Amino acid sequence: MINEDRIRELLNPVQDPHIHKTFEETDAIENIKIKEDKNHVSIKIALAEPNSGEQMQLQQEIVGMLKKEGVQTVGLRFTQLPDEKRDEYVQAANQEQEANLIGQTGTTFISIASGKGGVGKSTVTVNLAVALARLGKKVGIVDADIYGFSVPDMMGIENRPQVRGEKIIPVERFGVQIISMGFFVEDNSPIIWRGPMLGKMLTSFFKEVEWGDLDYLLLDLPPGTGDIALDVQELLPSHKQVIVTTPHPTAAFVAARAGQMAFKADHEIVGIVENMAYFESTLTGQKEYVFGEGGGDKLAEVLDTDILGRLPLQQPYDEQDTFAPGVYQEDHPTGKMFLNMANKLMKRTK
Ligand SMILES: Nc1ncnc2c1ncn2[C@@H]1O[C@H](COP(=O)(O)OP(=O)(O)OP(=O)(O)O)[C@@H](O)[C@H]1O
Repeated sequence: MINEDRIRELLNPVQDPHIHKTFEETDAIENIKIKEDKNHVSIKIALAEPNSGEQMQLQQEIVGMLKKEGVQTVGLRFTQLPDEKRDEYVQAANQEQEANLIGQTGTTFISIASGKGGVGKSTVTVNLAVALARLGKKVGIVDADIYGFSVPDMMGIENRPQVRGEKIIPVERFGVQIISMGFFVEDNSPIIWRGPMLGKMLTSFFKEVEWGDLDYLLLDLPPGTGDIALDVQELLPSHKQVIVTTPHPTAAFVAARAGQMAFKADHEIVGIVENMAYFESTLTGQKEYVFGEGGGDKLAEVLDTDILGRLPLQQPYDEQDTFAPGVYQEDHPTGKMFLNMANKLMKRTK
């Protein structure tokens, strides 16, 4: 009859499917009972994600292994690894997955999301990226707003990425590496791709691009909670998220839906940017709250985070800033606000 040592020897190299660690590494085998008279073995195993589809497969695999050893019946019970240990392993596995995606470790991924379109998500992505670069960070942008790509125009990019061997070289502007769907369509023609093709496109934006060594990779997501947001969730399970809203309570309510997605998943909301928060008179300096007040605060409360910054309603550029229509100069008051936000972001993503 099989003994406990033999069972451990057999099961120790088996991998927990969610964290790619062996049972030996996670100390997963909590209990083994052998009933010699009935040729029965029962085992209690702790997994990172019990009750998953992968568990069923694992179950069959283990029963098969034990039956090969002559055991007649097998009872398996699964529990969850202790929270702290589980979180540590899941985080390590997520980071490994993310590092594999762009072929390097140590990059912080930050997605910029909004509930609805036109609230300034791309403006925020571009200017946060430029601000991080101005603060000495190595930064990239994936313009994942696949239907409404606007990053190249905002940054005044006219050239296209080069291809070196099997890899695409991103376009560099203001010290930021940029990849956008806009680079791969002719004459701004509308995108008709759907579903899985778009998912592949997004994966290519990570895998097939020579990103070099990045501290931050910012993703400009499409507005709302569609397929791309889910794909990003799957590809970058532990990324951070910034949510952009206008101060109107309804806009904030819609943005909350985008934020709720983060709650269900593992990623963390690192702050809210309230855009078009007020209009400041150049004559009197008085602030008018044209789109209402309180939306950002309410959203921050619902999502248990806080305000990263509030941006005024203004043309995103002035007469002197025409070098790139959406990028603020470093000494522009709003340019300084972005530096301030980038600093906060760096602290929050350490
Ligand atoms: N604070 C602001 N004041 C005035 N106009 C702004 C402000 N922020 C952004 N805009 C303008 O609003 C429009 C939408 O901005 P942007 O493209 O950044 O938003 P978005 O949320 O990314 O939009 P989309 O849903 O199309 O991706 C642009 O024309 C932009 O110049």
